[in-house]
Amino acid sequence: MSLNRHLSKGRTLARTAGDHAADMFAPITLIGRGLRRHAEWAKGRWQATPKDRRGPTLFLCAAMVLGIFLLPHGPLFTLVGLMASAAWVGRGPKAPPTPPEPDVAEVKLTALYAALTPYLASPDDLSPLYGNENGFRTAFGSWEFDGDGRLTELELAYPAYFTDTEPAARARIEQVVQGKAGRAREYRFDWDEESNRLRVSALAPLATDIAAQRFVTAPGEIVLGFTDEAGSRRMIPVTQAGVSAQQPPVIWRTGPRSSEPHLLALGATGHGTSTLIRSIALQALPFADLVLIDGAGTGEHACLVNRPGVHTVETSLHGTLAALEWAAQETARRLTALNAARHAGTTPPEDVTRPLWLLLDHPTELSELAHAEGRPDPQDLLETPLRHGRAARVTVVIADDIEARDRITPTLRATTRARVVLGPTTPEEGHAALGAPLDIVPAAHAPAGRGYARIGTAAPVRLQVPATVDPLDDEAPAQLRDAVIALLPHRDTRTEAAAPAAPPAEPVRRAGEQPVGGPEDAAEEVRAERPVELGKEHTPVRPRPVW
Ligand SMILES: Nc1ncnc2c1ncn2[C@@H]1O[C@H](COP(=O)(O)OP(=O)(O)OP(=O)(O)O)[C@@H](O)[C@H]1O
Repeated sequence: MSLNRHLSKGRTLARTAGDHAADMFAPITLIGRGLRRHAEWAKGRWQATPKDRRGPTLFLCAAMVLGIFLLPHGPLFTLVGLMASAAWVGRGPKAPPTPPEPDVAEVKLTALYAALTPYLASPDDLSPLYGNENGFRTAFGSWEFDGDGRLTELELAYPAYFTDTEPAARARIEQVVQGKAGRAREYRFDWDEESNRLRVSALAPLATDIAAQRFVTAPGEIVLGFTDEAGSRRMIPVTQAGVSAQQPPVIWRTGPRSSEPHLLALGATGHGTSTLIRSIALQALPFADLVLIDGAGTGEHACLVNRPGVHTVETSLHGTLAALEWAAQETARRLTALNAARHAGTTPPEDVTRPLWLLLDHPTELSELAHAEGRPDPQDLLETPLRHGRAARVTVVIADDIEARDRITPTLRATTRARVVLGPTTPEEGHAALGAPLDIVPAAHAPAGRGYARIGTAAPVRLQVPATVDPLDDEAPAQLRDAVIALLPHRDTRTEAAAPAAPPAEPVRRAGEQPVGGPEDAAEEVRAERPVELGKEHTPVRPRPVW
C-alpha cells in the first residue's frame, strides 16, 4: 500500500472519529453553553442590583438553597431542572460576534480625505492622489491622534499642480483641515513647497493663568506675554496659579541697540490691547518715565495717574497735543545733548539717557477729533520720537483697534517694527497687522489677551498677554487687581529715583495753554509727593489737569 493511500485512510478515520465525538459530546456542549448563559444572566442581574439590595438578595438565595436541600429529593430535582433549563437555553446558535468598534482614526481620516478631494483633485490627473479607490492612505503619510481621538499631527501630500503659493488656495485647505479636525484648537500649517507636502500640527493652548508680576529680564527687555516652547529661545521663572513654573516668554528688547524700538499693537475690540499697554507700562516704570495717552478716554489707565515716573495720563485732545509736542521737543533736546556730549567726549547727563516711553492707547480716536476740530493730528506729532527715538532713548507704543488700521499714518506703520495682534482676525488682517503671513490658523474662540507677536523680521509667534487687569475695575478678580496694585510704584518703593524734570527747551505754547515743565509741572511735583494709595473701596486718584 502506498504512503498516499495510508495518509488518506488516516485522514478519513480521523474525520469519522471527530464526527462521532462531536455527536457524542453534543448534549454536553449544549448544556455547557446553557449553563454559561445562565451564569452570564446571573452576573448581569447581580451587577444591576443596587448595592443596598444585594444583602437581602443573597440572603433569599441562601434560604432557597437551604430549602431545596431540606426537601426530599430536592437537590436531585433541582439538578435535573437546571440541566433541562440549560439544555433549553443552550440550544440556540452561538451568539454572533459583536462587530468591532469602528476605528476613529479611519473614520476621521476618510472624512478629511473626502473633504479635501474637491480642492486637490483634477479630472485630467491620470493617477490622482485624491479621489482614487485606495482612499486616504495614498495621500496621507503619517498621522497621530490623542487619547480623546482628536487629530494632533498629520502629514499629507498634495499634487504638484496645486497652487500652494497662493494664500487664498492655502487658506481653503487650512479651513477644511481645521473644520474636520476641530475648530476649538489652533493649528500650525507647515507648507513644504519643494516636496508638495503639508504638515499639520494641533497646538496646545497657552497658559492663561499668568498674572502681572516682576519678570526676570534684563534692563530694557519687556515681556509682551508668553508663547509655546517653539516660539521662544528661553524660559523664565514665573508664578503661575500660585506656584512657581518655567514659561517661554515673548521678549521685546528696547533701547538704543534695539532694531525694533517702537511697537504697534492692534486688536479686536475687548481683546486686551489696553491690558497690554498696562502690562508694558508696569514693566517700564522701574527704569523709565512715561507719558500715557488714553485716546478712548475710558479711564482704564487711571491707576497710573500721579505715580512716580508717570509724567501724565492724558485723555483729552488738548492735553494730548501738549504732551506730544513736549515729547517731540524733548526728543530733539535729548539728541542735541547727546551729540554735544559725544563731541565733548563726556558722559551724557542722566536726564537725557533715562528712557522715556510714550504709550498711546487708541490714538486714532483723537486723530478723528483733531481732524473735526481742524487741529494737528496727534499721530503727526509722533514723527520725531518715532524717527529719532532710538538714539534719544524714547520708545513709542501704540495700541489701537484693528478696524482703525487704515487710520494709522504710514510713518507710524513704517517705524513700528515690533508688532502684536490680539483677538480673532482674518488671515488678511493678521498679515496686514504683523507684516507677514501667519502659518497658524486661530481657534474659533480665543481668550482675552490671546494673539500673535512679530518682532522685526522674525516669524510670528503665538502670544498670551499676562492678565494685567485695571485695578479700578470692580468686576475684575480681586487677586488679579492685587497683583497689579503690588506693581504700582510709590515714591518710596520705586527702584530708581525719578530723574530730575527735564529742563523744558522753550516749549511751544498755544493760546491758553500752560508750558510743559512750567508752573503746572511744579504744582505736579508737589502733588506727586503725596503718596497715592490705591484702595479698592476708595479711589483718591484725581486725573491730572490738562497741560
Ligand atoms: N491677558 C488678559 N488676561 C486676562 N484678562 C484679560 C486680558 N486682556 C484683557 N483681559 C480682560 O478683557 C477685558 C477687555 O480688556 P481690554 O480693556 O484690555 O481690551 P481692549 O482691547 O483694550 O478693549 P477696547 O478696545 O474696548 O478698549 C477686560 O475685562 C480685561 O480685564
